[in-house]
Amino acid sequence: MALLYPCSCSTPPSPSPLLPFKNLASSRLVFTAPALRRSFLPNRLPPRLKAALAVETPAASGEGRGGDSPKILLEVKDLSAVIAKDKTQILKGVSLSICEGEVHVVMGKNGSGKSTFAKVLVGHPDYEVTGGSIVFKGENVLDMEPEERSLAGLFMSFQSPIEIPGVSNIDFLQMAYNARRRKLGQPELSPIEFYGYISPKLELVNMKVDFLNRNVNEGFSGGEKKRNEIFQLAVLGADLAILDEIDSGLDVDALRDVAKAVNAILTPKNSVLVITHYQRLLEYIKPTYVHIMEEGRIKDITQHKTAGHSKSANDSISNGGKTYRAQSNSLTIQFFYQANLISR
Ligand SMILES: Nc1ncnc2c1ncn2[C@@H]1O[C@H](COP(=O)(O)OP(=O)(O)OP(=O)(O)O)[C@@H](O)[C@H]1O
Repeated sequence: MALLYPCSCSTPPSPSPLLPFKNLASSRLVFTAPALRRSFLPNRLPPRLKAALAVETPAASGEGRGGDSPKILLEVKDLSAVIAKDKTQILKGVSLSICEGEVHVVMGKNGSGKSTFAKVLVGHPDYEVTGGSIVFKGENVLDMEPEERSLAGLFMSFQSPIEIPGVSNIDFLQMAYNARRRKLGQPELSPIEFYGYISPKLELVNMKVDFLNRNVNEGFSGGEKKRNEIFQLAVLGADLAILDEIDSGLDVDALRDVAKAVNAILTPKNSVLVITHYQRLLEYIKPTYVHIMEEGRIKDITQHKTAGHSKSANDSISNGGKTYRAQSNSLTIQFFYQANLISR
């Protein structure tokens, strides 16, 4: 039996204006095999992670970045999806709710369906949805083309960002940013105005100015590509940023820079869905929820205590004959539970 707690946000979603743009569909992305070397979540968490998880986050203390009653941003119910070309089923009923101001982390073994889930959310053409629903800011995402999803405020950074030969970073971003402004009925920024807008954002990810004139991701190191993804996010903005293994292949400094930039981008109104194998990222980006994906389903969900909702710090968690009593921080205890789940 899986424990599934409802999202803490219950305010009905409201339609909001079209927002950022990242052209996902037109690029017909090709995805390379995931990185080979992965570390799984061990049964026993290291003390540093325990300490990190034990720290009360704003959500845990009832002071979420979105306030006490954050609005629901994304609601996925019983989502099933197959690979378009051979109809192999990958997602087998995924349910997940994300509210404004929350940081959700999805972990799980290689091949469990994490990236597929992320790609289905943004409408990747390799997959067909065969059941369930995805509602983003009150709108049925399944009715939208990938570009429309992007304009609606969904952003995805890819495990293996694509190279775009012949197109400089700054031109690419200016095009994307101005497309968004056109959609919003706002005047486009001139090259000089745009340069003024993005320059400070370079500092966020510790990138040098010459990155702007290099072709998108061409010849970038793995770490530079990941920084560039976050830079795009910072420039284009998003209501929900889906970061697929943004931490893989990063050295300690790059990981810290990327995590710092993600934290800087977070506001009470936007959210992040992080897919990761690495505990070390959670030392920098504090999750509101940690989910475990297993065989195309989210098996369980950890949850902080939030004001007026959810399990209190002293509630017990019971499953399969195991009961854990949360004495100080429910997330920590439930995270242990998840770690056990993963090892089975
Ligand atoms: N386009 C595709 N064509 C063929 N198989 C696919 C495709 N997309 C996903 N799969 C298969 O679906 C399963 C789930 O893949 P997915 O990339 O979603 O897993 P994951 O949990 O993200 O794994 P990892 O942690 O290794 O990145 C894998 O067995 C994978 O080979």
